[in-house]
Amino acid sequence: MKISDCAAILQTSHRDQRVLQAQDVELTDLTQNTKEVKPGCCFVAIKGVHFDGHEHIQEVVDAGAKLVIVERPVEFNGDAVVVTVPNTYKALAQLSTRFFGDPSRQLTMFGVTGTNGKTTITHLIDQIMEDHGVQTGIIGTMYSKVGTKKLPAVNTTPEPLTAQRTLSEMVAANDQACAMEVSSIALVQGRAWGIDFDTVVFTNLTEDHLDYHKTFENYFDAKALLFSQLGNSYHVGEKTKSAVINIDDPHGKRLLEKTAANILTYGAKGEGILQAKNIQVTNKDTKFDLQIYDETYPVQLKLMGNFNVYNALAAFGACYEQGLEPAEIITSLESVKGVRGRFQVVPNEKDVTVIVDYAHTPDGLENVLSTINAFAKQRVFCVVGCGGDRETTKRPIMGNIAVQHSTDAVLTSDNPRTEDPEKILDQVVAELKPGTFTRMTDRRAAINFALGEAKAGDVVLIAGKGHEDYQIIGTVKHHFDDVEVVNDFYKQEK
Ligand SMILES: CC(=O)N[C@H]1[C@@H](OP(=O)(O)OP(=O)(O)OC[C@H]2O[C@@H](n3ccc(=O)[nH]c3=O)[C@H](O)[C@@H]2O)O[C@H](CO)[C@@H](O)[C@@H]1O[C@H](C)C(=O)N[C@@H](C)C(=O)N[C@H](CCC(=O)O)C(=O)O
Ligand SMILES: Nc1ncnc2c1ncn2[C@@H]1O[C@H](COP(=O)(O)OP(=O)(O)OP(=O)(O)O)[C@@H](O)[C@H]1O
Ligand SMILES: N[C@H](CCC[C@H](N)C(=O)O)C(=O)O
Ligand SMILES: [Mg+2]
Repeated sequence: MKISDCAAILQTSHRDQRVLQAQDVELTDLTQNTKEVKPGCCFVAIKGVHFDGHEHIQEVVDAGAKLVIVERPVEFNGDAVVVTVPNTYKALAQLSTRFFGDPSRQLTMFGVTGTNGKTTITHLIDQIMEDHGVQTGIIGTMYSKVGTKKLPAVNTTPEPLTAQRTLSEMVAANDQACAMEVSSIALVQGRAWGIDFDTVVFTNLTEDHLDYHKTFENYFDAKALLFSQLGNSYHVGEKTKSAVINIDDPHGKRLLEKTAANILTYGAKGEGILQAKNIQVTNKDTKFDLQIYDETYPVQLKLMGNFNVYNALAAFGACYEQGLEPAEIITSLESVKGVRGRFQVVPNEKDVTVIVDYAHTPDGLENVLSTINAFAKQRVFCVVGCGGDRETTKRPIMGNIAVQHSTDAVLTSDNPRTEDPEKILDQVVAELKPGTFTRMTDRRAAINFALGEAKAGDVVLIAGKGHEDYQIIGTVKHHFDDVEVVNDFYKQEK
């Protein structure tokens, strides 16, 4: 890609004399990170919360950047070409998309949004597509899967450059499809700009991230962007676009009018083109009848919980929209054993049902506990906390849910980050009566306490951190893995 190509993409060539007069060199790379500038590259200045690329232009020009994209005037000495745009984040998305050869257009792109279920659904889609012979990549909370390699993830949805680079690596690794989690924060920031989704999925909308979005309406508007930005499917020769929407969620209903694409609605309350009926949740499996238009199929999932019926419907709907046969999709769904850190049962010799789960929102926690209560015959321990530097309103709500839906709530720390763990816990227990819960700030001690108290036949839910293998205290990431802590406890007991 040359300087003139970039200018054309950003539509500045016809008015920017500096671009017209510059030597039109081939750019070696594209980056928004001052630490990754290579001689001959294009640098895009992004203003973040902690760092502003505009304040480091001299540094990047000295390091050899030949084209610099900014959104406000900058001064420096050197011969780099400067292009000013209204929004450098958008420019980054536009340039990355072209720089990496528009990879999303070469993949069947699934985008999944909603408060809960995204990671689960992307993994279900991956399994179904792979079983169908379609090699599929994943972008999401736990990692990016490219070919057979798993790469670490910083965000659930990466910024545009990483997203496009990862998608291009998928194309190079012969992936034919990609299942991508698209968070609300990413949608607001424009991290998904430049990605041409084919089928998008809405799971649900409940309380989370209100620290970021401020109001629930803003949070809904953010999720709605995935649907309103989905291209329509009216053009000859183009793939059909579709939206798979949970109609049981009132916000799903509101989304119906936000998209120009085809819609497949799903639900378990009597509405939807795709429906689950006669749901039976046990402590081993989940059975239901899946109805699509006027055909009905029996389904037996190894995944537990009513909420996983919704996740299965969402994944079914997405793959159905891509032309897969119902019976084939169901065979794959039935084979899925589970997703790491999502209702993950940790085996032990004490006959205690220990479950590690990523429920970190009020709705997630309530769903997991009601699934447990449907089969639990004795005490249910719930070890849970709330993350620091994240929304505070959910804290007392989660404290209440833990106490109301378990027999023994053990309230502890999640990732305190830069907040004081005691202050977070003060908020979690703010509305609780003394004596109705145990408070133990140290997460390992809290887990050990619950496991020590639990007798054969009891259930211990350890919620909030799921697959995470770290605990962030201050700005330091310490190794911490709920499953490992459980295994350590039982090893020491022997
Ligand atoms: C609030 C927020 O969205 N923050 C994101 C933002 O960070 P930031 O604004 O602090 O960035 P910054 O450090 O100021 O850097 C700004 C720019 O300068 C560049 N830079 C930075 C340092 C340097 O030395 N040189 C340099 O050039 C950076 O590459 C960046 O382009 O940009 C970063 C890079 O893209 C993100 O990793 C970061 O996510 C942080 C880690 C985060 O915690 N985000 C959460 C709120 C989030 O996005 N969560 C959602 C939802 C999760 C879910 O529900 O699953 C997600 O999608 O992950
Ligand atoms: N459809 C659902 N409805 C409500 N709760 C769910 C649903 N699916 C999963 N959960 C609960 O939410 C937790 C997180 O699930 P999952 O990781 O699939 O969601 P996510 O949307 O990817 O979350 P994140 O926003 O953190 O990436 C699970 O461990 C489970 O407790
Ligand atoms: N994607 C979510 C995950 C929260 C997980 C929980 N363990 C926490 O740290 O609060 C976030 O970053 O807000
Ligand atoms: Mg996720």
